[in-house]
Amino acid sequence: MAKLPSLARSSTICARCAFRAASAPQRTTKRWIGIKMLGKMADAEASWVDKSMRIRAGKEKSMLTILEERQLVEALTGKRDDIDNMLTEHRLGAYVGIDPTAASLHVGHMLPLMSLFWMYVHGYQAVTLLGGTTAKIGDPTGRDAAREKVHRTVRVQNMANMHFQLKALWVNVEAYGRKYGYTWEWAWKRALLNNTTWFQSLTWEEALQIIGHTPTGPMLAKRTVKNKLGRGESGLTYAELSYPLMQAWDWWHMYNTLGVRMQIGGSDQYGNITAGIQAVKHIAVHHPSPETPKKTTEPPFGFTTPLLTTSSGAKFGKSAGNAIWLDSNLTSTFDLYKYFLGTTDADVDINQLLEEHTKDPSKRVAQHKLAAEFVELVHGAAEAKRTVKEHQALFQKKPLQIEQSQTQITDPVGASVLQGAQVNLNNRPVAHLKLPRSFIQTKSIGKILHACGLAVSAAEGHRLASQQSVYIGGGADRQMKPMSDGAVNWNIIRTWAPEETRKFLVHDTLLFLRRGKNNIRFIEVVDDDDYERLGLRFPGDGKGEIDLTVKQVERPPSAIVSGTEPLLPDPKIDPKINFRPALENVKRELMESKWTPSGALRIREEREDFKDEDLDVDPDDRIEALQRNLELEKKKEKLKYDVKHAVKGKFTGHGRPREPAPRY
Ligand SMILES: N[C@@H](Cc1ccc(O)cc1)C(=O)O
Repeated sequence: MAKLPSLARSSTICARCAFRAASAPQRTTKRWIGIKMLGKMADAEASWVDKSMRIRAGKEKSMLTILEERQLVEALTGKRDDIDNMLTEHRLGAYVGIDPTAASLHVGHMLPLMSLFWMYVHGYQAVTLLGGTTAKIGDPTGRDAAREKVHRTVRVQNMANMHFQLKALWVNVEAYGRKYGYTWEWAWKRALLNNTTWFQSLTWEEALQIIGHTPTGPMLAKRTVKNKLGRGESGLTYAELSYPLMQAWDWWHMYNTLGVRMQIGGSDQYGNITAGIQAVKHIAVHHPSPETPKKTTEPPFGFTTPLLTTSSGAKFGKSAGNAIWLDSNLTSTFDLYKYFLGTTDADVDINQLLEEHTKDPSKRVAQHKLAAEFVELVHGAAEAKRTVKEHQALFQKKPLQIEQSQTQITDPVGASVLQGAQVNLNNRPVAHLKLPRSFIQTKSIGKILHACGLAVSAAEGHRLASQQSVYIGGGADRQMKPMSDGAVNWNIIRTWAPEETRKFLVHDTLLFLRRGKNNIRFIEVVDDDDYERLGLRFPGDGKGEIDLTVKQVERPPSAIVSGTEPLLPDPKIDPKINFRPALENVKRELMESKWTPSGALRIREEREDFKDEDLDVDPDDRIEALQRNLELEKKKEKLKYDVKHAVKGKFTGHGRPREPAPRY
């Protein structure tokens, strides 16, 4: 029976967490599988067999048919019927990878993501993968010009932005699914991973050993590669040539540890996906991993989704310069709604809805529905309701009656949050703001928390720090150093001196702070003169009351638009930029870089990815659950022992076994 997950904190480890935890290879971490778990696994297996029988009997649509009906499938990597069968027979894992090369996802990303979401609500295991490492190289597919170098501070922000966007999407997908009767079942699993977790400890030697033997023929045959080869200086770089292999490594890693057999990508990803299939098959045969128990030996496969175009057929997207962003600071929810209203009738494919729609096409019922649903998925139900009303007020002359929802947070520093509203991934206040350098460098952490709107006063800020309930973006392993541009990491803030806060500045200009799960701030540190010149204010600046309804920063800094900053600031161009710390940062990073000859994948770091705040369980609950598993395991062992001895009649007259009983 399908059961809704309880919203209250459950004391059992949830399936999603188990999925995440299981993604760490099991070399150092032994996971206990209790009887209860085995029972659940058997139930899940049985319900899948049931489902596949219903599909075969024509009582239910197959997954591939559902995706095809929604026009999400463009090119399959194999024969349609084979893929249809594999999807019907197995509750397999699928993934969509996204490189955080811009500050926000755009509607183009939604096609592969929607395919994945549909699979998830039909019981498959779904992974969204953020390419923290692959983004540093940049996928050359379809690009004639080399990618511009992106400044590290931009990269780290892009990654953090997308991380939270994907988190929000997942939360909304669950709510949306529930609305339509897809009730969560134990075997549905989802994860948000970052490929930095496995790339950061991978040595070149190991990579070449494992993946370097993959034949290069198909990769060299790719159109972009052919176009660029032999173009001398402006030709293909070695890193670009290796990109498909990096993508393939991701797949191999997840195939091996999670049973991810399927990859879904945008229309330009066909070459990378087929290169991945070839590599995974090759590695599986020639270099089976002895350390990690293989999750699957079945062949990998995938498909691409169609290219999203404007109604006139022009390409949509970042490179085309007309992207529709999912970040409401870049494309307002109203514009997002309007974009979907523009869909042609032919593009709307929901049968029942179309019936209603055709009664009076001028009302564009189907389009309104599509637009509202899309906004709901991206920004949550409350925001969708508000946008629909806004639209009605403007175009249907209905009076605007927006109930100011309890949780709607509109001010830039989140003051309403402080007045008791619960911040969630959909309503969190604008995360980007600026603060003056001298303030960050010399003031206490309590004051900084107040200044960025995470605390009502400096005193509250101090209290939060002393309770250790606020976080700062920092190094992995709780190191007091800036957050890397590869993965989102948080350290606990303590009541420390201002010098300590400074240690977390990315490139001396960027600070990440977080209160609760989702209330985050990306603080750009600007020179005092510039701050003055921009006429900016912040709470606690000693200049009196501030009008909090004036947004401080409208959009994430330069991230999307330019991306042309050099890797190091040029002191000649901007003498104000403090060059030394930047250089020192780079030097330190090089010295501390993780290229250790460690050999195999480093497990501990991978487990870091599943941080407590990402899990839906309290750490204490987790420990409790693990202990319970341990108990169950012990009971199971005892049971086995008793059964064995009972069957073999090895009990002596006094009911005492001859062999010493194991100690429990
Ligand atoms: N190359 C993909 C992103 C990606 C990255 C890593 C992967 O494993 C998969 C996909 C793109 O540019 O769209």
